[in-house]
Amino acid sequence: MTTDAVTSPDVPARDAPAAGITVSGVTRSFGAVHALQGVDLMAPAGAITALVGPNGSGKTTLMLVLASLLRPDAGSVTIGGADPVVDPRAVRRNTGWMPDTLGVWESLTAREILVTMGRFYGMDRDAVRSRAGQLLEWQELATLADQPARVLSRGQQQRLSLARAIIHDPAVLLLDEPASGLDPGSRIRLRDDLKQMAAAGKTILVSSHVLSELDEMADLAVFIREGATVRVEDLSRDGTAGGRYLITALDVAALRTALEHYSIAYRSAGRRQDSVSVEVASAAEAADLLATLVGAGVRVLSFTPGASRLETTYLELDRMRSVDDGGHA
Ligand SMILES: Nc1ncnc2c1ncn2[C@@H]1O[C@H](COP(=O)(O)OP(=O)(O)OP(=O)(O)O)[C@@H](O)[C@H]1O
Repeated sequence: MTTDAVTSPDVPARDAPAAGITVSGVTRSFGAVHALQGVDLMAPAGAITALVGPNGSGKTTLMLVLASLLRPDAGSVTIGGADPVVDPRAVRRNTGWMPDTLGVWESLTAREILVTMGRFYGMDRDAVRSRAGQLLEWQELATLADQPARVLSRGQQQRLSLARAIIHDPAVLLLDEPASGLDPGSRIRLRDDLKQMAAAGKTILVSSHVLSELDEMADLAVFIREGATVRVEDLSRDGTAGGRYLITALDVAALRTALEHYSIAYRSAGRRQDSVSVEVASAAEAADLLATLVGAGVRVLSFTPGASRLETTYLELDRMRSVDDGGHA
């Protein structure tokens, strides 16, 4: 994809918005269900921010508030400088929203969906047709452009949904589980596309349960639980990278002997006969252990974190929750 495909000059001019998303103390209840209970978030422009949390933690509710489709009960939100409650039109002009399903649009053709959406945003007929054509090419949907969207596969619908979200070249993108239904090749492409859009200055907030995937693209992660922010992690900084590492050696017996010699606890690595896993407290400790093993003559083939950084944090938060729940029991 070229950057032109995502930042087209064929869209109406707009005032340059103050960049990014800020959310402060937002609450939203549905009757007795308190979906958001004081969530805070800052997603800067030019970066991908991951929104991470267990099922029912409030991710979609927050996205709907940001997209100006749901009114918060309290708290403040700005998107590209505009408040979705006070000025929903400005927010919609600056924001692309990709829900987790294409929804009621499925009886229109792929091209009609893009053109209709562009017209909603005030793009003129020629500009929107040309932009729709570019985006359909970009998403490899050109041959299906005049088919009803319902005949598209789930993955193709997801690709169309992304094209629809950016038809008006928004500064902010809200993506709810964008990779769901995509094949591995399309997932890699989506990741590269989002990185390219962030590099072009877009603000991207993406929710997903596939943490390894988020880990590869996100600059920042916001963890929410029970409708509140519980951790913000800057993934672009070197982390402590503690946790479990998988060590693979040419001679695993020699590896085990060396670990025992240095009194380092290890576990066998599931079905892998050539590997063991160890727990370390930091990246420095991991590096020292690798040097020690190599120095002791162990022929190490690989030495890799057993879980992505997001997975490690997620599991840590989960453990803390279990302890809290136990404490309150
Ligand atoms: N329209 C609604 N009416 C009643 N309850 C709702 C409504 N929308 C969401 N909820 C509730 O609010 C809570 C948060 O839901 P939400 O969909 O935001 O979670 P989520 O983090 O996106 O979950 P998932 O990861 O499963 O998609 C849940 O308990 C859900 O049942």
